[in-house]
Amino acid sequence: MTEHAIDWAGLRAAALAAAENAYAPYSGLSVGCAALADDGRVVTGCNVENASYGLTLCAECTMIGALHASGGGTLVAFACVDGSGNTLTPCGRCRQLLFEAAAPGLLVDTASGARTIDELLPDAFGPSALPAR
Ligand SMILES: O=c1ccn([C@H]2C[C@H](O)[C@@H](CO)O2)c(=O)[nH]1
Ligand SMILES: [Zn+2]
Repeated sequence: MTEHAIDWAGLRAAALAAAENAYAPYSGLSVGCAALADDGRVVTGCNVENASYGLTLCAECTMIGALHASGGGTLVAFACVDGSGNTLTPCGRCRQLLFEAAAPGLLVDTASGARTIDELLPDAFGPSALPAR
């Protein structure tokens, strides 16, 4: 799929709608994200905080759960926004989560344009580093 075929405005809108469902009483930062899967469906996530702060789930984490719960697949394009619609780029842990679910060349929306997952997480640790079993 070529970049011009990706409906970035639609992905950002889906991410913003997901941010409405964020549970972020501790940080006050609502986050929503959305990704286009290789079969054309759009999966979304929102951050879910916890009174035990370190247990917080980033929006990307719940989105990856939704990807698998709705049938799996790989991700072609990804966008993340705060509750005001400002573009956010994923934290380090979420880059790793996205890497494992990425279709080749996964595009990630950033404030400076779309970047590939390989640009955002160069020399990534991944499944190929594990011993054969
Ligand atoms: O990539 C990120 C980075 C942060 N957050 C959330 C976690 C926490 O609830 C809030 C503040 O860090 O933002 C995400 O959802 N995704
Ligand atoms: Zn994160």
